[in-house]
Amino acid sequence: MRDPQDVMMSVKDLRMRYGTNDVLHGVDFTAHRGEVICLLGPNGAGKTTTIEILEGFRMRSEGEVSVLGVDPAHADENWRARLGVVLQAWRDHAKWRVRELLEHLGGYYAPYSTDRIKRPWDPDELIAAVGLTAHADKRVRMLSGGQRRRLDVAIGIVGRPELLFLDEPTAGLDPEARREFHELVHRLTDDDDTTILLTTHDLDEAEKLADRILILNHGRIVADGSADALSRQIAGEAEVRWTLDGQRFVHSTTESTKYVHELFKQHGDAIGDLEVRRASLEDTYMTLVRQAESPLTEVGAR
Ligand SMILES: Nc1ncnc2c1ncn2[C@@H]1O[C@H](COP(=O)(O)OP(=O)(O)OP(=O)(O)O)[C@@H](O)[C@H]1O
Repeated sequence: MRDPQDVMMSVKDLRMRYGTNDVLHGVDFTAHRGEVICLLGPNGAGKTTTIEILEGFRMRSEGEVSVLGVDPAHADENWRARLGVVLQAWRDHAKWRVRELLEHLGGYYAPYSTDRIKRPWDPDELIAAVGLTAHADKRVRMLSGGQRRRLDVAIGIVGRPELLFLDEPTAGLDPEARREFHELVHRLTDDDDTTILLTTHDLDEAEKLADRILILNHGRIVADGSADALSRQIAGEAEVRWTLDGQRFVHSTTESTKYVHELFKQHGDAIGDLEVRRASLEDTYMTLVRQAESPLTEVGAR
């Protein structure tokens, strides 16, 4: 079961500078076991840089980072075996066949199997989980872009990671593959309590998957909360729409439940087509990113 005390990752005042270019300006966040966190932000905001530092692929300039209780800058193989990584684009392993490759890579994880976590994932089960059964004997270079992306995900989870990093995992996937991927994410968190940090530009996906959303803009976290909490923070008002005697009505209110209750008390069954609309994550995202663009406002910025 998820234990909110179980901190899987903690980042304090993380800063990154490339040459003279500061790209992370003091990023703070914590992730707990079994949480799915979506890292959103415009191109160049610093998402990949942040993830690469957490994965131990990039040295930070300043700040404290702990991933599975270890500083990634000084981590060992045992630590790495507990992580799963899906980068933006793998272009290797072209000559391997899908099942062979997963069997081969899975072999590296076998020594890290524990009583609680049996490593690696059975290749055929894994291939089925990512929807590649029909392509299991194909060479990697023969896969389509979307099939290759599914394989990337399989490679990322073959060692049954406790913590999984996914950088734009659904880029290039068709709607069906995308939905299957979402089911896989739910399966990983429900069955294995996997903690997941993923980046995406698909706000609908973030809303579906994330327990928590972090919005990074110009190297700063400008929002941290559930999709619901963020939309409440930004747009306190909801829009109530209904029809009465063939006429359409719209009313904006901060107390939609109370308002709807009053409507029914007054008009009962005569109310039709009732709809309550909160700000979408897209509205929230655009508002937060634009607010952070303006030097005069600091809403949500830390
Ligand atoms: N190796 C590097 N050397 C110098 N600058 C870099 C390097 N990698 C990234 N940057 C710069 O750091 C900033 C953040 O880049 P990063 O790739 O982390 O953004 P991102 O949020 O992942 O963007 P995207 O959504 O486009 O993938 C950008 O201004 C980028 O040009």
